[in-house]
Amino acid sequence: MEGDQNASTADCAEAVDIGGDAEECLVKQRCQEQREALPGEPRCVICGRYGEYICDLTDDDICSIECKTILLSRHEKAHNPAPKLTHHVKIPIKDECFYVRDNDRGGSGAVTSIQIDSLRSKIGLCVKGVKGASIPAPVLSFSSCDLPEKLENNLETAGYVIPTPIQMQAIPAALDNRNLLVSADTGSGKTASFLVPVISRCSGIRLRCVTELRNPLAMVLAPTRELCIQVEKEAKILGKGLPFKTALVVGGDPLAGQVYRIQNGVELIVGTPGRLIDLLTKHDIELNEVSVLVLDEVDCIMQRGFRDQVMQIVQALSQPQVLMFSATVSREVERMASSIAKHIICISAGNPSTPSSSVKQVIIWVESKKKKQKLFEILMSKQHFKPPVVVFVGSRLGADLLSEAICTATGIKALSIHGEKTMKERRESLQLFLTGEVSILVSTGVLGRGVDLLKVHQVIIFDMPNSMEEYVHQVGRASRMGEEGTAIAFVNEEDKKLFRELVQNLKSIGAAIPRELANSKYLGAYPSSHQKKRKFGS
Ligand SMILES: Nc1ncnc2c1ncn2[C@@H]1O[C@H](COP(=O)(O)OP(=O)(O)OP(=O)(O)O)[C@@H](O)[C@H]1O
Repeated sequence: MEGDQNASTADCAEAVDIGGDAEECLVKQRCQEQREALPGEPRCVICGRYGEYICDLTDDDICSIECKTILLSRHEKAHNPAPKLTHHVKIPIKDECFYVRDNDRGGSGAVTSIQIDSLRSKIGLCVKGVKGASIPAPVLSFSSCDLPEKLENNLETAGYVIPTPIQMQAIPAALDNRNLLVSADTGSGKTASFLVPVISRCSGIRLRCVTELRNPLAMVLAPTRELCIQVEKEAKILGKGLPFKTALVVGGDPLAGQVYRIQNGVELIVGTPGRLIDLLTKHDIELNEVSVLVLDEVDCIMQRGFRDQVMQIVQALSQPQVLMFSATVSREVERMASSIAKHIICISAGNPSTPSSSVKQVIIWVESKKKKQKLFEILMSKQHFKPPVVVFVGSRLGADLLSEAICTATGIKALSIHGEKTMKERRESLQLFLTGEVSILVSTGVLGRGVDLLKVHQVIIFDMPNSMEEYVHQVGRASRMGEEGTAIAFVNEEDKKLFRELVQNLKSIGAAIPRELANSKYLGAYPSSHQKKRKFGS
């Protein structure tokens, strides 16, 4: 038995190791650390970056340990399809971690906690839990999670071949019924990190116990209608063929239809906090069976304006499992999270709270009066305009006026989207943009967070948002799953509050800093947001 365990742990270590210990400290761990390939240079077969290394097993060019892990996992799947797991293997080691290997055949897949830690650090994961309590180990494949077969098939059909790093850790931890606070880069697959366990749990309950009365079992709260629509759509795709129905509860759509749908039996409600409160106060919806609550974009949803509504909803539930996600999680958010749920496991992957390293940030110093002209110049330039483009502005009126001005001045089709438009208009604008009929969408913050605009590789931040957190999310719209994108941001003295953090971020990635920004007298004047959030008395 001991021997078997050693053999399997060695296999596991091999799956994420490039060429031995001495070399390992020099090799790039994450694919985002690798530079782009120059013309004629080898390219990584997984991500297309510079293929600095060769995978010893497959002879393919790869850029980093992260991509080698993915390559080996695919290779193993292709050459040695794994039988479906029927149970997890618990290892009698002191911190009670357990690890499920992709090709576990029932009993020999044990690895030590040191190896689990090493695996975590190799895929860029950081976990923190209550001292002494175990944290489920990451998995390298969806098939290791003991998911319903239909869910696994749906994941495959959706093109989810292997889990992203955050999914590797968050899914098994959520399936283990733990409260989570998860932070991971924009576009890194956080949505499936909560939908997979939610669908697995809900359909499992329904399959075990068939009832006529189907009260909601799970709830996802998100700050914008667009994000709720997207999450519900993805939930439907991943839950297809399972006893898993969803209801969308957002403003702008008739309340009666939403109530009717819930009363007819659903497993998941996805909604914005305000509309949900509206619905719950006017109608008798049974929430006793809700056992999972997801707070997507938790930092935003816990801000003033939303916080009281969220707390009201939390109090209406009977101590559900709470799963909280965002690309930007500060200490303050950690504190607020612990007021909602106990024994939270904090998981982070990549470099959350910083703009996606896949997006090239171009900061242009432009006085407010000249911003429009500058924008038109970019849009008229074949070299610089890369449609479809989202232009972020600070006000609803600004969005309407700017979209009209773009059409008039450049002849390029542009529409606006913001919270004052009807739901029908918002849906239509987004649809026209996503189908390519309109190349430019001028948006307020409604599209700033969470929205998965797959074809968008360029955003223009016409008005800088109020915080670096929102900036991180807006930049993130230009890249999904590590694809390259560009974010052009117009900056001037009106944005002085952000100067310090912006410059820190630009320096850390070696990006160009406009002279006016680098020499600004305001650079030291405003503390960065985490400095502002120091404890009293410190
Ligand atoms: N395992 C996977 N394999 C392939 N594609 C995936 C996988 N997981 C997620 N995706 C796709 O990656 C894209 C980004 O995922 P998602 O929208 O969940 O990112 P996110 O982390 O929530 O980003 P944001 O912070 O911007 O909201 C989506 O198009 C999604 O379908």
